[in-house]
Amino acid sequence: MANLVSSWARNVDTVPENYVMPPNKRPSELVSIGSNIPVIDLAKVSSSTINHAGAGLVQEILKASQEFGLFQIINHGISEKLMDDVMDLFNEIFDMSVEEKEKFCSEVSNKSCKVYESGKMNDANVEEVRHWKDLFIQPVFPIEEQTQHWLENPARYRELVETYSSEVKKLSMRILELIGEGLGLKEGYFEELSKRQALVVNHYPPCPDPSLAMGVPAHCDPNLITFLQQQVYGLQILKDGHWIGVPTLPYAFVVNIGYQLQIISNNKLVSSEHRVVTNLKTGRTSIGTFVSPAEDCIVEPTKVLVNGGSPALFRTFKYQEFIDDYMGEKNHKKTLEAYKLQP
Ligand SMILES: O=C(O)CCC(=O)C(=O)O
Ligand SMILES: [Fe+2]
Repeated sequence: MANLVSSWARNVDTVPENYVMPPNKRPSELVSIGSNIPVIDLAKVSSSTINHAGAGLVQEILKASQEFGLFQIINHGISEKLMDDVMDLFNEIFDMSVEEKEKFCSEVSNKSCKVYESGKMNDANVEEVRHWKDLFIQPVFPIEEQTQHWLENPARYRELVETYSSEVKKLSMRILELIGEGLGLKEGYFEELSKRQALVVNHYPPCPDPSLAMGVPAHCDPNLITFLQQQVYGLQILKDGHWIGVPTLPYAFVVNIGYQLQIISNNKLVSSEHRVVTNLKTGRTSIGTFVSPAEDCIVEPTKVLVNGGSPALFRTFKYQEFIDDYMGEKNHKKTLEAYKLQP
């Protein structure tokens, strides 16, 4: 049985020792909310005119992906009701009583989805210091291979998750298409590189001392691109050596450039280094959609951006190899470094 933080957090008034981060990893500095984090308004382009998107929009996305590795998108076409319903669904799951949650976890453990206690992704990656969060992970694409493993309860679960995941998939393809256009890649370039999608729901219960614990320590996402739905503050990114808070814009998606996009773009785009702090009074649930290549997909800097004056900066590899290295290495930057070619 997972020792879920949400099952005991409300019964403690101090942070248990194994959740106290070492001083250099605590969120000690004063962090202000970034007013300069790019917000991309997708109303500027309709899906039917995607190939004729205003050059301005493509440039905006490209600039945000180069300078921040993170941006927010608004007017993206996914309904507010659907976003609310999915958020309510997962909050309901994390709000269950300890007994109900225990039952839920044992049911889930027979399926391809998983509930994890904080900082314990798999046996190879047990952190000495735990993170102040619970995780629910469920692969969603290819959908026909996955739905049989999905939860049957609550009754609305399957329909909601399927609709939400399909909508976010369409949205991710729109954004990847715009990024591809900005990089000078042919239409549909990212199709083969985005065959997998997983739903990762993070729940951060209120924490008695947010200055000591971390929801998620600093990291870059290992996948291609991530779409994140959030309602409550907690996400921060490292920009020019300083942490800045990502504002919570109602019904926006936060888009994170993952390591695979950094590699494919031959360092033209950067992956954002981000972390999540906890809140004293308010719990936070974030719903992440992680888009990735299939396990056996070959990844390398795109030939379009590699030439005599601009040599490949990373070696060619199979995605599974990268993920295995990332999961086994606590310092994620070292994972990326190991794939760099010597100049
Ligand atoms: O909860 C969040 O806002 C972000 C979580 C995150 O960075 C991750 O799951 O990789
Ligand atoms: Fe992340």
